[in-house]
Amino acid sequence: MTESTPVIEMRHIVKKFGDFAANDDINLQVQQGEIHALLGENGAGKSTLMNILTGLLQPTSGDILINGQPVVVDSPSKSDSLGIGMVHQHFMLIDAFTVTENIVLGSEITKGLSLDTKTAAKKIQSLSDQYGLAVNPMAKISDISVGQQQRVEILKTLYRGADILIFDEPTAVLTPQEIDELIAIMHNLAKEGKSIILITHKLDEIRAAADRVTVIRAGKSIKTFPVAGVSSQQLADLMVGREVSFKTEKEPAHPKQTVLAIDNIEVDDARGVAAVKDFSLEVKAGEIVGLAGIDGNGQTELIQGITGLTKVKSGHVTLNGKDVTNKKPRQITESGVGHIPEDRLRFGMEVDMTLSENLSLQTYYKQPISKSGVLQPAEMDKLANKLVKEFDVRAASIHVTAGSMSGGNQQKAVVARELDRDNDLIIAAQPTRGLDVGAIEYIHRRLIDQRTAGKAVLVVSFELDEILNLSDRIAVINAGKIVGIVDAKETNKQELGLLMTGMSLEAAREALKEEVTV
Ligand SMILES: Nc1ncnc2c1ncn2[C@@H]1O[C@H](COP(=O)(O)OP(=O)(O)OP(=O)(O)O)[C@@H](O)[C@H]1O
Repeated sequence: MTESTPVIEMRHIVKKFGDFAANDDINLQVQQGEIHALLGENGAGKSTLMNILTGLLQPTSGDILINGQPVVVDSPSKSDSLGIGMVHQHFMLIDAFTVTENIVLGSEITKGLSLDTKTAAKKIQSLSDQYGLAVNPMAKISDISVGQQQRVEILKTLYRGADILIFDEPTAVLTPQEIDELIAIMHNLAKEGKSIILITHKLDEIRAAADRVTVIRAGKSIKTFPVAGVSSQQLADLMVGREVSFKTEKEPAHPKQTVLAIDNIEVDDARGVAAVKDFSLEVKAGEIVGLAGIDGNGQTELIQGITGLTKVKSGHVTLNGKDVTNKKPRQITESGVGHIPEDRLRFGMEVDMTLSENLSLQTYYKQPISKSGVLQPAEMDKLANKLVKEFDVRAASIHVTAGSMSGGNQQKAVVARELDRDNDLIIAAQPTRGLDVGAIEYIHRRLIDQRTAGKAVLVVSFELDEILNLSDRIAVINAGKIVGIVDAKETNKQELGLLMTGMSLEAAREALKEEVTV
Protein backbone atom coordinates (compact mmCIF):
# COMPACT_ATOMS: atom_id res chain seq x y z
CA MET A 1 0.00 0.00 0.00
CA THR A 2 1.44 3.35 -0.96
CA GLU A 3 0.44 6.71 0.45
CA SER A 4 -0.72 8.05 -2.91
CA THR A 5 -4.03 9.63 -3.88
CA PRO A 6 -6.73 7.79 -1.94
CA VAL A 7 -9.24 5.73 -3.91
CA ILE A 8 -11.94 7.22 -1.70
CA GLU A 9 -11.83 10.34 0.31
CA MET A 10 -14.78 11.52 2.36
CA ARG A 11 -14.10 15.02 3.68
CA HIS A 12 -15.89 16.69 6.58
CA ILE A 13 -19.08 14.70 6.08
CA VAL A 14 -22.04 15.99 8.05
CA LYS A 15 -25.45 14.32 7.95
CA LYS A 16 -28.25 15.79 10.00
CA PHE A 17 -31.65 14.33 10.73
CA GLY A 18 -33.50 17.33 12.07
CA ASP A 19 -31.22 18.76 14.76
CA PHE A 20 -29.43 15.49 15.28
CA ALA A 21 -26.08 14.98 13.53
CA ALA A 22 -25.62 11.27 12.78
CA ASN A 23 -22.36 12.18 11.00
CA ASP A 24 -20.67 15.19 12.52
CA ASP A 25 -17.55 16.05 10.48
CA ILE A 26 -16.29 12.61 9.49
CA ASN A 27 -13.11 12.17 7.48
CA LEU A 28 -12.25 8.88 5.80
CA GLN A 29 -9.46 8.02 3.39
CA VAL A 30 -9.09 4.61 1.79
CA GLN A 31 -6.03 3.70 -0.29
CA GLN A 32 -6.01 1.33 -3.24
CA GLY A 33 -5.42 -2.28 -2.21
CA GLU A 34 -6.23 -1.51 1.38
CA ILE A 35 -8.62 -3.23 3.76
CA HIS A 36 -9.92 -0.40 5.88
CA ALA A 37 -12.09 -1.18 8.89
CA LEU A 38 -14.74 1.16 10.26
CA LEU A 39 -15.21 0.68 13.96
CA GLY A 40 -17.75 2.37 16.16
CA GLU A 41 -20.38 1.78 18.79
CA ASN A 42 -24.01 1.16 17.92
CA GLY A 43 -25.39 4.38 16.58
CA ALA A 44 -21.94 5.91 16.00
CA GLY A 45 -22.86 6.68 12.38
CA LYS A 46 -21.17 3.97 10.27
CA SER A 47 -24.24 2.93 8.26
CA THR A 48 -25.16 6.55 7.67
CA LEU A 49 -21.67 7.21 6.26
CA MET A 50 -21.86 4.16 4.00
CA ASN A 51 -25.38 5.08 2.89
CA ILE A 52 -23.90 8.39 1.76
CA LEU A 53 -21.14 6.61 -0.16
CA THR A 54 -23.60 4.26 -1.86
CA GLY A 55 -25.96 7.07 -2.83
CA LEU A 56 -28.84 6.13 -0.52
CA LEU A 57 -28.47 9.33 1.50
CA GLN A 58 -27.25 12.80 0.60
CA PRO A 59 -24.84 14.49 3.02
CA THR A 60 -25.91 17.78 4.61
CA SER A 61 -22.40 18.99 3.84
CA GLY A 62 -18.99 17.59 2.98
CA ASP A 63 -17.24 16.23 -0.11
CA ILE A 64 -16.56 12.87 -1.68
CA LEU A 65 -13.58 12.31 -3.95
CA ILE A 66 -12.92 9.16 -5.97
CA ASN A 67 -9.31 8.85 -7.13
CA GLY A 68 -8.87 12.53 -6.31
CA GLN A 69 -11.86 13.67 -8.40
CA PRO A 70 -14.82 15.31 -6.63
CA VAL A 71 -18.02 13.35 -7.28
CA VAL A 72 -21.70 13.68 -6.45
CA VAL A 73 -23.16 10.31 -5.47
CA ASP A 74 -26.82 11.14 -5.80
CA SER A 75 -28.19 7.63 -6.43
CA PRO A 76 -27.24 3.99 -5.92
CA SER A 77 -26.73 3.58 -9.68
CA LYS A 78 -24.28 6.50 -9.64
CA SER A 79 -22.40 4.78 -6.86
CA ASP A 80 -22.40 1.57 -8.94
CA SER A 81 -21.02 3.41 -11.95
CA LEU A 82 -18.24 4.88 -9.80
CA GLY A 83 -17.11 1.32 -9.02
CA ILE A 84 -18.52 1.09 -5.50
CA GLY A 85 -20.14 -2.23 -4.61
CA MET A 86 -21.90 -3.26 -1.40
CA VAL A 87 -21.72 -6.85 -0.18
CA HIS A 88 -24.98 -7.00 1.73
CA GLN A 89 -25.39 -8.73 5.06
CA HIS A 90 -28.72 -10.14 3.99
CA PHE A 91 -28.18 -11.94 0.74
CA MET A 92 -30.44 -10.93 -2.11
CA LEU A 93 -30.41 -14.17 -4.07
CA ILE A 94 -33.10 -16.27 -5.70
CA ASP A 95 -32.88 -19.88 -4.47
CA ALA A 96 -34.23 -21.56 -7.58
CA PHE A 97 -31.77 -19.77 -9.91
CA THR A 98 -28.16 -20.63 -10.66
CA VAL A 99 -25.19 -18.59 -9.49
CA THR A 100 -24.82 -17.14 -12.99
CA GLU A 101 -28.51 -16.24 -13.34
CA ASN A 102 -28.41 -14.46 -9.99
CA ILE A 103 -25.31 -12.50 -10.90
CA VAL A 104 -26.53 -11.49 -14.35
CA LEU A 105 -30.01 -10.52 -13.11
CA GLY A 106 -30.32 -6.79 -13.08
CA SER A 107 -26.94 -6.33 -14.70
CA GLU A 108 -26.38 -4.56 -18.00
CA ILE A 109 -24.69 -7.44 -19.74
CA THR A 110 -27.55 -9.14 -21.54
CA LYS A 111 -27.68 -10.13 -25.16
CA GLY A 112 -30.86 -9.04 -26.86
CA LEU A 113 -33.71 -10.05 -24.62
CA SER A 114 -32.32 -13.41 -23.52
CA LEU A 115 -29.49 -13.68 -21.05
CA ASP A 116 -26.23 -14.77 -22.56
CA THR A 117 -25.55 -17.11 -19.66
CA LYS A 118 -22.74 -18.95 -21.41
CA THR A 119 -20.56 -15.87 -21.80
CA ALA A 120 -21.55 -14.69 -18.32
CA ALA A 121 -20.69 -18.06 -16.75
CA LYS A 122 -17.26 -17.93 -18.39
CA LYS A 123 -16.60 -14.47 -17.02
CA ILE A 124 -17.84 -15.51 -13.56
CA GLN A 125 -15.60 -18.58 -13.62
CA SER A 126 -12.59 -16.44 -14.46
CA LEU A 127 -13.42 -13.89 -11.70
CA SER A 128 -13.92 -16.75 -9.27
CA ASP A 129 -10.50 -18.18 -10.20
CA GLN A 130 -8.74 -14.81 -10.09
CA TYR A 131 -9.90 -14.02 -6.55
CA GLY A 132 -9.91 -17.57 -5.16
CA LEU A 133 -13.67 -17.69 -4.62
CA ALA A 134 -14.20 -21.33 -5.68
CA VAL A 135 -17.81 -20.95 -6.78
CA ASN A 136 -19.39 -23.10 -9.48
CA PRO A 137 -21.25 -20.70 -11.83
CA MET A 138 -23.79 -23.35 -12.78
CA ALA A 139 -24.71 -24.43 -9.21
CA LYS A 140 -28.19 -23.63 -7.93
CA ILE A 141 -28.28 -21.22 -4.98
CA SER A 142 -30.39 -23.68 -2.95
CA ASP A 143 -27.60 -26.27 -3.29
CA ILE A 144 -24.70 -24.18 -2.04
CA SER A 145 -23.65 -23.27 1.51
CA VAL A 146 -24.23 -19.89 3.19
CA GLY A 147 -20.53 -19.13 2.83
CA GLN A 148 -20.70 -19.75 -0.90
CA GLN A 149 -23.85 -17.66 -1.22
CA GLN A 150 -21.89 -14.79 0.25
CA ARG A 151 -19.23 -15.32 -2.38
CA VAL A 152 -21.95 -14.99 -5.00
CA GLU A 153 -22.74 -11.58 -3.50
CA ILE A 154 -19.06 -10.69 -3.81
CA LEU A 155 -19.01 -11.92 -7.41
CA LYS A 156 -22.06 -9.80 -8.17
CA THR A 157 -20.14 -6.64 -7.28
CA LEU A 158 -17.01 -7.76 -9.16
CA TYR A 159 -19.07 -8.65 -12.23
CA ARG A 160 -20.42 -5.11 -12.28
CA GLY A 161 -16.85 -3.85 -12.18
CA ALA A 162 -16.58 -2.72 -8.57
CA ASP A 163 -13.14 -1.59 -7.42
CA ILE A 164 -14.28 -0.59 -3.96
CA LEU A 165 -16.15 -3.21 -1.96
CA ILE A 166 -18.04 -2.45 1.23
CA PHE A 167 -18.60 -5.39 3.56
CA ASP A 168 -21.28 -4.79 6.19
CA GLU A 169 -20.92 -7.22 9.13
CA PRO A 170 -19.98 -10.00 6.69
CA THR A 171 -19.25 -12.76 9.18
CA ALA A 172 -22.51 -12.64 11.13
CA VAL A 173 -23.87 -15.73 9.36
CA LEU A 174 -20.65 -17.71 8.87
CA THR A 175 -19.08 -20.66 10.69
CA PRO A 176 -15.55 -20.21 12.13
CA GLN A 177 -14.13 -22.13 9.15
CA GLU A 178 -16.02 -19.92 6.68
CA ILE A 179 -14.83 -16.78 8.48
CA ASP A 180 -11.20 -17.81 7.92
CA GLU A 181 -11.96 -18.44 4.26
CA LEU A 182 -13.66 -15.07 3.87
CA ILE A 183 -10.69 -13.26 5.37
CA ALA A 184 -8.41 -15.07 2.91
CA ILE A 185 -10.69 -13.94 0.06
CA MET A 186 -10.55 -10.33 1.27
CA HIS A 187 -6.77 -10.52 1.27
CA ASN A 188 -6.86 -11.89 -2.30
CA LEU A 189 -9.12 -9.05 -3.40
CA ALA A 190 -6.82 -6.46 -1.86
CA LYS A 191 -3.74 -8.12 -3.36
CA GLU A 192 -5.38 -7.84 -6.78
CA GLY A 193 -5.86 -4.10 -6.26
CA LYS A 194 -9.41 -3.90 -4.90
CA SER A 195 -10.07 -1.63 -1.92
CA ILE A 196 -12.26 -2.82 0.91
CA ILE A 197 -14.22 -1.05 3.62
CA LEU A 198 -15.05 -3.50 6.38
CA ILE A 199 -17.73 -2.70 8.94
CA THR A 200 -17.66 -5.10 11.84
CA HIS A 201 -18.03 -5.20 15.59
CA LYS A 202 -15.68 -8.22 15.76
CA LEU A 203 -12.34 -6.92 16.86
CA ASP A 204 -10.36 -10.09 16.22
CA GLU A 205 -11.61 -10.02 12.63
CA ILE A 206 -10.40 -6.45 12.23
CA ARG A 207 -7.02 -7.55 13.48
CA ALA A 208 -6.94 -10.55 11.14
CA ALA A 209 -8.19 -8.75 8.04
CA ALA A 210 -7.63 -4.99 8.08
CA ASP A 211 -4.61 -2.84 7.29
CA ARG A 212 -5.96 0.30 8.94
CA VAL A 213 -8.96 1.23 11.02
CA THR A 214 -10.94 4.42 11.45
CA VAL A 215 -12.71 4.74 14.78
CA ILE A 216 -15.98 6.65 14.83
CA ARG A 217 -17.54 7.83 18.07
CA ALA A 218 -20.82 9.72 18.30
CA GLY A 219 -20.73 10.80 14.66
CA LYS A 220 -17.12 11.98 14.71
CA SER A 221 -14.03 10.29 13.25
CA ILE A 222 -11.74 9.98 16.25
CA LYS A 223 -8.63 8.40 14.80
CA THR A 224 -7.24 6.41 11.85
CA PHE A 225 -4.27 4.10 12.45
CA PRO A 226 -2.58 0.88 11.26
CA VAL A 227 -3.97 -2.29 12.82
CA ALA A 228 -0.63 -4.13 13.14
CA GLY A 229 0.39 -4.49 16.76
CA VAL A 230 -2.90 -3.21 18.19
CA SER A 231 -4.77 -5.48 20.63
CA SER A 232 -8.54 -6.10 20.66
CA GLN A 233 -8.59 -4.54 24.11
CA GLN A 234 -7.03 -1.33 22.80
CA LEU A 235 -9.49 -1.21 19.90
CA ALA A 236 -12.46 -1.73 22.22
CA ASP A 237 -11.32 0.84 24.75
CA LEU A 238 -10.73 3.44 22.04
CA MET A 239 -14.10 2.80 20.44
CA VAL A 240 -16.13 2.93 23.63
CA GLY A 241 -14.02 5.53 25.40
CA ARG A 242 -13.64 3.38 28.56
CA GLU A 243 -12.19 -0.01 29.54
CA VAL A 244 -14.25 -2.94 28.27
CA SER A 245 -14.22 -6.47 29.66
CA PHE A 246 -14.62 -9.35 27.19
CA LYS A 247 -15.14 -12.32 29.44
CA THR A 248 -18.11 -12.18 31.74
CA GLU A 249 -17.17 -13.86 35.00
CA LYS A 250 -19.77 -16.14 36.51
CA GLU A 251 -20.10 -18.33 39.57
CA PRO A 252 -20.57 -22.10 39.00
CA ALA A 253 -24.17 -22.96 38.12
CA HIS A 254 -26.54 -24.51 40.64
CA PRO A 255 -29.33 -25.80 38.42
CA LYS A 256 -32.58 -26.57 40.18
CA GLN A 257 -35.95 -27.80 38.87
CA THR A 258 -36.67 -28.13 35.17
CA VAL A 259 -38.42 -25.04 33.81
CA LEU A 260 -38.54 -25.81 30.10
CA ALA A 261 -38.90 -29.38 28.87
CA ILE A 262 -39.00 -30.00 25.14
CA ASP A 263 -40.00 -33.59 24.56
CA ASN A 264 -39.47 -35.16 21.18
CA ILE A 265 -41.02 -32.38 19.13
CA GLU A 266 -41.39 -32.02 15.41
CA VAL A 267 -41.96 -28.63 13.78
CA ASP A 268 -42.36 -27.88 10.08
CA ASP A 269 -40.93 -24.90 8.26
CA ALA A 270 -43.07 -22.51 6.20
CA ARG A 271 -43.01 -24.90 3.22
CA GLY A 272 -44.34 -27.79 5.32
CA VAL A 273 -41.01 -29.64 5.48
CA ALA A 274 -39.92 -30.97 8.88
CA ALA A 275 -37.35 -28.45 10.17
CA VAL A 276 -37.12 -29.81 13.74
CA LYS A 277 -37.16 -33.56 14.33
CA ASP A 278 -37.03 -35.80 17.45
CA PHE A 279 -35.87 -32.77 19.39
CA SER A 280 -35.64 -33.03 23.17
CA LEU A 281 -33.95 -30.60 25.55
CA GLU A 282 -34.38 -29.42 29.12
CA VAL A 283 -33.46 -26.09 30.62
CA LYS A 284 -33.37 -25.85 34.40
CA ALA A 285 -33.80 -22.96 36.77
CA GLY A 286 -30.42 -21.34 37.39
CA GLU A 287 -28.67 -22.52 34.23
CA ILE A 288 -27.92 -21.16 30.80
CA VAL A 289 -28.19 -23.63 27.96
CA GLY A 290 -26.68 -22.51 24.67
CA LEU A 291 -27.97 -23.82 21.38
CA ALA A 292 -25.22 -23.62 18.76
CA GLY A 293 -25.79 -24.20 15.07
CA ILE A 294 -25.38 -22.80 11.59
CA ASP A 295 -28.20 -20.53 10.46
CA GLY A 296 -31.09 -22.44 8.93
CA ASN A 297 -30.76 -25.70 10.85
CA GLY A 298 -34.13 -25.50 12.56
CA GLN A 299 -33.37 -22.93 15.27
CA THR A 300 -36.01 -20.49 14.00
CA GLU A 301 -38.75 -23.13 13.82
CA LEU A 302 -37.76 -24.52 17.22
CA ILE A 303 -38.17 -21.16 18.92
CA GLN A 304 -41.36 -20.41 17.03
CA GLY A 305 -42.70 -23.77 18.16
CA ILE A 306 -41.84 -23.17 21.81
CA THR A 307 -43.26 -19.64 21.83
CA GLY A 308 -46.49 -20.51 20.04
CA LEU A 309 -45.70 -18.71 16.80
CA THR A 310 -45.75 -21.98 14.79
CA LYS A 311 -47.62 -25.23 15.33
CA VAL A 312 -45.77 -28.08 17.00
CA LYS A 313 -46.71 -31.15 14.94
CA SER A 314 -45.91 -33.80 17.51
CA GLY A 315 -44.31 -34.04 20.92
CA HIS A 316 -44.72 -31.71 23.92
CA VAL A 317 -43.45 -28.47 25.36
CA THR A 318 -43.85 -28.06 29.12
CA LEU A 319 -43.20 -25.01 31.29
CA ASN A 320 -42.85 -25.58 35.00
CA GLY A 321 -44.55 -28.96 34.49
CA LYS A 322 -47.52 -27.47 32.62
CA ASP A 323 -48.17 -28.52 29.05
CA VAL A 324 -48.07 -25.39 26.86
CA THR A 325 -47.79 -27.13 23.48
CA ASN A 326 -49.53 -25.05 20.81
CA LYS A 327 -50.86 -22.46 23.26
CA LYS A 328 -51.23 -18.92 21.91
CA PRO A 329 -48.13 -16.66 22.08
CA ARG A 330 -49.84 -14.37 24.61
CA GLN A 331 -50.66 -17.35 26.88
CA ILE A 332 -47.06 -18.53 26.70
CA THR A 333 -45.74 -15.04 27.49
CA GLU A 334 -48.14 -14.89 30.43
CA SER A 335 -46.81 -18.26 31.67
CA GLY A 336 -43.51 -16.52 32.37
CA VAL A 337 -41.55 -16.54 29.13
CA GLY A 338 -39.41 -13.65 27.96
CA HIS A 339 -38.49 -13.83 24.29
CA ILE A 340 -35.78 -11.89 22.54
CA PRO A 341 -36.59 -12.83 18.94
CA GLU A 342 -33.91 -13.30 16.30
CA ASP A 343 -35.83 -11.13 13.84
CA ARG A 344 -36.42 -7.99 15.86
CA LEU A 345 -38.08 -6.21 12.99
CA ARG A 346 -40.71 -8.92 12.43
CA PHE A 347 -41.42 -10.10 15.94
CA GLY A 348 -39.61 -7.76 18.32
CA MET A 349 -40.82 -4.27 17.56
CA GLU A 350 -43.21 -2.12 15.65
CA VAL A 351 -41.01 0.18 13.58
CA ASP A 352 -43.69 2.83 13.09
CA MET A 353 -44.34 3.12 16.81
CA THR A 354 -42.17 5.18 19.13
CA LEU A 355 -39.38 3.80 21.26
CA SER A 356 -41.51 4.47 24.33
CA GLU A 357 -44.48 2.55 22.91
CA ASN A 358 -42.23 -0.33 21.92
CA LEU A 359 -40.89 -0.64 25.42
CA SER A 360 -44.46 -1.21 26.68
CA LEU A 361 -45.48 -3.66 23.96
CA GLN A 362 -45.72 -6.63 26.34
CA THR A 363 -47.31 -4.82 29.25
CA TYR A 364 -49.48 -2.04 27.80
CA TYR A 365 -52.72 -3.73 28.84
CA LYS A 366 -51.66 -4.10 32.47
CA GLN A 367 -51.21 -1.87 35.49
CA PRO A 368 -49.59 0.65 35.70
CA ILE A 369 -49.36 1.27 31.93
CA SER A 370 -53.14 0.88 31.63
CA LYS A 371 -55.66 1.81 34.31
CA SER A 372 -59.24 0.57 33.89
CA GLY A 373 -58.48 -0.08 30.24
CA VAL A 374 -57.10 3.43 29.63
CA LEU A 375 -53.53 3.84 28.47
CA GLN A 376 -51.36 6.03 30.72
CA PRO A 377 -48.78 7.75 28.48
CA ALA A 378 -46.95 9.25 31.45
CA GLU A 379 -46.43 5.75 32.94
CA MET A 380 -45.30 4.50 29.56
CA ASP A 381 -42.68 7.23 29.32
CA LYS A 382 -41.61 6.59 32.89
CA LEU A 383 -40.89 2.95 32.08
CA ALA A 384 -39.18 3.96 28.81
CA ASN A 385 -36.93 6.48 30.55
CA LYS A 386 -35.95 3.89 33.15
CA LEU A 387 -35.10 1.21 30.55
CA VAL A 388 -33.29 3.60 28.20
CA LYS A 389 -31.06 4.67 31.05
CA GLU A 390 -30.49 1.19 32.42
CA PHE A 391 -29.68 -0.40 29.05
CA ASP A 392 -28.00 2.65 27.51
CA VAL A 393 -30.38 2.71 24.53
CA ARG A 394 -29.25 5.63 22.39
CA ALA A 395 -31.82 7.53 20.39
CA ALA A 396 -32.54 11.20 19.89
CA SER A 397 -35.52 10.82 22.27
CA ILE A 398 -37.94 8.16 23.56
CA HIS A 399 -40.51 9.58 21.12
CA VAL A 400 -38.61 8.83 17.88
CA THR A 401 -39.96 5.95 15.81
CA ALA A 402 -38.19 2.66 16.43
CA GLY A 403 -37.53 2.42 12.69
CA SER A 404 -35.23 5.44 12.74
CA MET A 405 -32.96 3.97 15.43
CA SER A 406 -29.67 2.23 14.63
CA GLY A 407 -29.86 -1.58 14.47
CA GLY A 408 -27.88 -2.05 17.64
CA ASN A 409 -30.04 0.33 19.63
CA GLN A 410 -33.23 -1.33 18.41
CA GLN A 411 -31.84 -4.61 19.70
CA LYS A 412 -30.92 -3.10 23.07
CA ALA A 413 -34.50 -1.85 23.40
CA VAL A 414 -35.99 -5.31 22.79
CA VAL A 415 -33.56 -6.90 25.23
CA ALA A 416 -34.39 -4.24 27.83
CA ARG A 417 -38.13 -4.84 27.50
CA GLU A 418 -37.88 -8.63 27.73
CA LEU A 419 -35.42 -8.79 30.63
CA ASP A 420 -37.29 -6.21 32.66
CA ARG A 421 -40.29 -8.48 33.13
CA ASP A 422 -40.20 -11.11 35.87
CA ASN A 423 -40.03 -14.32 33.84
CA ASP A 424 -39.08 -17.93 34.68
CA LEU A 425 -37.64 -18.63 31.25
CA ILE A 426 -35.74 -16.34 28.93
CA ILE A 427 -35.35 -17.38 25.32
CA ALA A 428 -32.66 -15.22 23.81
CA ALA A 429 -32.18 -15.72 20.08
CA GLN A 430 -29.10 -13.97 18.69
CA PRO A 431 -29.36 -11.54 21.62
CA THR A 432 -26.30 -9.52 20.69
CA ARG A 433 -26.43 -9.62 16.89
CA GLY A 434 -25.16 -6.31 15.58
CA LEU A 435 -24.18 -5.03 19.01
CA ASP A 436 -20.88 -3.37 19.83
CA VAL A 437 -18.54 -4.89 22.41
CA GLY A 438 -19.62 -2.55 25.19
CA ALA A 439 -23.27 -3.42 24.66
CA ILE A 440 -22.48 -7.14 24.40
CA GLU A 441 -20.66 -6.99 27.71
CA TYR A 442 -23.71 -5.40 29.29
CA ILE A 443 -26.28 -7.82 27.80
CA HIS A 444 -24.18 -10.84 28.77
CA ARG A 445 -23.96 -9.54 32.32
CA ARG A 446 -27.73 -9.15 32.43
CA LEU A 447 -28.34 -12.67 31.09
CA ILE A 448 -26.01 -14.08 33.71
CA ASP A 449 -27.85 -12.04 36.37
CA GLN A 450 -31.04 -13.79 35.23
CA ARG A 451 -29.39 -17.15 35.83
CA THR A 452 -28.13 -16.04 39.26
CA ALA A 453 -31.69 -14.99 40.08
CA GLY A 454 -32.75 -18.59 39.39
CA LYS A 455 -34.24 -18.15 35.93
CA ALA A 456 -33.81 -20.68 33.15
CA VAL A 457 -32.07 -19.20 30.11
CA LEU A 458 -31.93 -20.62 26.59
CA VAL A 459 -29.50 -18.76 24.35
CA VAL A 460 -29.63 -19.50 20.63
CA SER A 461 -26.69 -18.01 18.79
CA PHE A 462 -24.48 -18.39 15.73
CA GLU A 463 -21.69 -16.74 17.71
CA LEU A 464 -19.55 -19.40 19.31
CA ASP A 465 -17.74 -16.90 21.52
CA GLU A 466 -21.10 -15.87 22.89
CA ILE A 467 -22.27 -19.46 23.40
CA LEU A 468 -19.00 -20.36 25.15
CA ASN A 469 -18.96 -17.22 27.29
CA LEU A 470 -22.52 -17.58 28.53
CA SER A 471 -23.50 -21.24 28.62
CA ASP A 472 -23.28 -23.90 31.29
CA ARG A 473 -24.31 -26.59 28.83
CA ILE A 474 -24.21 -26.41 25.05
CA ALA A 475 -26.52 -28.28 22.71
CA VAL A 476 -25.60 -28.36 19.02
CA ILE A 477 -28.31 -28.51 16.38
CA ASN A 478 -27.82 -29.73 12.81
CA ALA A 479 -30.59 -30.40 10.28
CA GLY A 480 -33.20 -30.00 13.01
CA LYS A 481 -31.71 -32.60 15.34
CA ILE A 482 -29.50 -32.41 18.37
CA VAL A 483 -26.03 -33.63 17.43
CA GLY A 484 -24.66 -33.51 20.96
CA ILE A 485 -24.93 -31.83 24.34
CA VAL A 486 -21.64 -30.90 25.97
CA ASP A 487 -20.46 -29.23 29.15
CA ALA A 488 -19.32 -25.73 28.17
CA LYS A 489 -16.10 -26.14 30.17
CA GLU A 490 -15.16 -29.25 28.21
CA THR A 491 -15.47 -27.97 24.67
CA ASN A 492 -14.05 -25.29 22.40
CA LYS A 493 -14.79 -23.40 19.20
CA GLN A 494 -13.19 -25.93 16.85
CA GLU A 495 -15.12 -28.84 18.33
CA LEU A 496 -18.41 -26.94 18.20
CA GLY A 497 -17.65 -25.87 14.63
CA LEU A 498 -17.35 -29.52 13.59
CA LEU A 499 -20.49 -30.58 15.48
CA MET A 500 -22.38 -27.79 13.75
CA THR A 501 -21.61 -29.44 10.40
CA GLY A 502 -23.32 -32.62 11.66
CA MET A 503 -20.24 -34.55 12.80
CA SER A 504 -20.77 -36.72 15.88
CA LEU A 505 -19.00 -35.79 19.12
CA GLU A 506 -16.70 -38.84 18.93
CA ALA A 507 -15.79 -38.14 15.31
CA ALA A 508 -15.13 -34.45 16.08
CA ARG A 509 -12.88 -35.30 19.03
CA GLU A 510 -11.04 -37.90 16.94
CA ALA A 511 -10.56 -35.40 14.07
CA LEU A 512 -9.20 -32.73 16.40
CA LYS A 513 -6.84 -35.22 18.06
CA GLU A 514 -5.44 -36.09 14.62
CA GLU A 515 -5.03 -32.43 13.75
CA VAL A 516 -2.89 -31.92 16.85
CA THR A 517 -0.68 -34.94 16.13
CA VAL A 518 -0.19 -34.13 12.42
N1 LIG B 1 -33.54 8.40 9.01
C1 LIG B 1 -33.13 8.71 10.25
N2 LIG B 1 -33.82 9.57 11.02
C2 LIG B 1 -33.41 9.90 12.26
N3 LIG B 1 -32.28 9.41 12.84
C3 LIG B 1 -31.57 8.54 12.13
C4 LIG B 1 -31.94 8.14 10.80
N4 LIG B 1 -31.00 7.26 10.35
C5 LIG B 1 -30.09 7.11 11.35
N5 LIG B 1 -30.43 7.89 12.41
C6 LIG B 1 -29.70 8.01 13.68
O1 LIG B 1 -28.34 8.23 13.37
C7 LIG B 1 -27.49 7.58 14.31
C8 LIG B 1 -26.46 6.78 13.58
O2 LIG B 1 -27.05 5.60 13.05
P1 LIG B 1 -26.25 4.55 12.17
O3 LIG B 1 -27.23 3.53 11.73
O4 LIG B 1 -25.45 5.26 11.14
O5 LIG B 1 -25.25 3.92 13.26
P2 LIG B 1 -24.28 2.68 13.15
O6 LIG B 1 -22.93 3.16 13.59
O7 LIG B 1 -24.36 2.06 11.80
O8 LIG B 1 -24.89 1.73 14.26
P3 LIG B 1 -25.05 0.11 14.38
O9 LIG B 1 -23.69 -0.40 14.71
O10 LIG B 1 -26.00 -0.03 15.52
O11 LIG B 1 -25.60 -0.38 13.07
C9 LIG B 1 -28.40 6.76 15.22
O12 LIG B 1 -28.57 7.43 16.44
C10 LIG B 1 -29.71 6.70 14.46
O13 LIG B 1 -30.80 6.65 15.36
